[in-house]
Amino acid sequence: MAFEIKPVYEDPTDEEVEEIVPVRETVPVDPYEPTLDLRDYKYPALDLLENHGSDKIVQDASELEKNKNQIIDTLKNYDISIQKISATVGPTVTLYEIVPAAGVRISRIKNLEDDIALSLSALGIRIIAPIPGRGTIGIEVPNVKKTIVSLRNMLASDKFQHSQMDLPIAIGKKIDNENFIADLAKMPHLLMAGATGQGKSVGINTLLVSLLYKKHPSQLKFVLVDPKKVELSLYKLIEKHFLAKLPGEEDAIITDTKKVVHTLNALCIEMDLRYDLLKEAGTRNIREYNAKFTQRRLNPQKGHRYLPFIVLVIDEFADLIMTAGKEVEMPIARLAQLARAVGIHLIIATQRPSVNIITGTIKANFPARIAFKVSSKIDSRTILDTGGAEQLIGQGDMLISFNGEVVRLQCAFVDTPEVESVAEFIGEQRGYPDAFLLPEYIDEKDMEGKDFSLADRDPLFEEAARVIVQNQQGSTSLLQRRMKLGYNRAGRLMDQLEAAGIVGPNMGSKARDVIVKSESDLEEILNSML
Ligand SMILES: Nc1ncnc2c1ncn2[C@@H]1O[C@H](COP(=O)(O)OP(=O)(O)OP(=O)(O)O)[C@@H](O)[C@H]1O
Repeated sequence: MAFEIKPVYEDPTDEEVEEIVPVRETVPVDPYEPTLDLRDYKYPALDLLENHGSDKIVQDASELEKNKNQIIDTLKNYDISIQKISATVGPTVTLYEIVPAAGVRISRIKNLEDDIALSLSALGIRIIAPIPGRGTIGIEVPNVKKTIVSLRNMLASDKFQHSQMDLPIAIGKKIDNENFIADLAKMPHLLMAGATGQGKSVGINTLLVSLLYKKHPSQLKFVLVDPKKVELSLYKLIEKHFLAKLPGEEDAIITDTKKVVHTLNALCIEMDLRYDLLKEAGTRNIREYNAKFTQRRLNPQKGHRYLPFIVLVIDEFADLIMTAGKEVEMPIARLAQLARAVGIHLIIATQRPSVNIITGTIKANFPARIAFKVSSKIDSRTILDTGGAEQLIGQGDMLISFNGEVVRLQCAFVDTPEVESVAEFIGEQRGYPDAFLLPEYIDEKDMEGKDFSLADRDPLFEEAARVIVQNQQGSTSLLQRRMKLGYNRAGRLMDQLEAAGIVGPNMGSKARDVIVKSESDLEEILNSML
């Protein structure tokens, strides 16, 4: 019997190589830094923004005294005596907080709310009975002299500057002058409504500019929908830094309804792709995923990539839903329900907050809502589930319903020329070669009847065939991942591959058999199809 003599050293077997790889991975490597894509990028400086006078609140002692007395007298007429009344002067309104005398029940005041409001109507007030968590009554009275809350000052605040939030938005100031800064990523989507001219467009700019001050172009992309074709056009300047668009599109800012439907579906595809990536990486959300990616624990060769946040902004939702109905409602609802974990967030605004626009489906999926002044109590209820927004005084005075609380805020103000300077400052810097490209979406209707005719094959047919044969794996999700396709298109490609005899029939949850075994066989088949 011949003995095999092993050499002292031999090349490692494949299994051994597998084992060696983790050892190599422990050698320290620099973490991946997404901002190095545009390493010279400079964040906009605060001096691009205006101070708009001062953020100092104007207090008029005689006005305070007069209002206090009028409130006390009015309540006396309803036999309500007061133990204490104090005033907090906010930028737009002053809150008079009343502690009723012992024995006066809040419910009584609540019942008289409308009458009291009517008696004080000259003051244009809003009554809060009781102030949540305090057991006191609040009466808000507009200030004769209002103070503008400049976005610049809010962005300069420590709270914003040192914020660790993923997507910090400086929305405005509360009555006690505290800055209200929230994390859009936690909201996780925002619905905004208000009659025309009450501050919605300024509000949208406030949110967008806040994010531009905090985020690097590699970390955030906006999808902007502006059917009115005016409000968001300024942001065109930052297309190659911060905007996302459909492949092959000229304009990054979407104004056409059909394109909106495509874009929403493309975002759904991006969401599904991101879910696949998260699953493969064994992570639960974008934060964990990006952390793992930056630690270089995810292989870009396998389709892994750093995921920027995507914020979809729709300025004027009404016309869209009226013309496209379910075609826009459904993808929006789907995104609102699912997209949070993968870093896609929505901001939707409308001038017409009626129930046929803000449908039950939309509302149920947007827990955070902002109302600027609206024209009726019904509109206020449609947005906030409570009245009050009809009593606001305009010019950025707003109510935000968030985390189960309704808070009155004065929206931070940023004027169009300021937005322009910020956009110019960013736009003049080196950007990416193109906008961030969303996955391609092909309308099923456009493809109808073409499915099985080889002459009308999908343009990606050959590429899909090669992916399947190279991997010897007849799986639709492989096509989705490798080719950045949506489920529907990948499924249709798979049917076409079946019709061409490249893969076997659908086997439910199992991958299809791959009939063509080698790339050379495949090339022959493809050539014969020409
Ligand atoms: N936060 C704010 N602080 C001070 N003034 C404001 C604020 N927001 C809006 N205004 C004033 O109100 C005007 C109208 O605001 P804006 O253009 O945002 O309204 P809008 O609701 O978007 O109107 P439309 O729906 O017609 O576009 C602004 O030009 C500005 O003078």
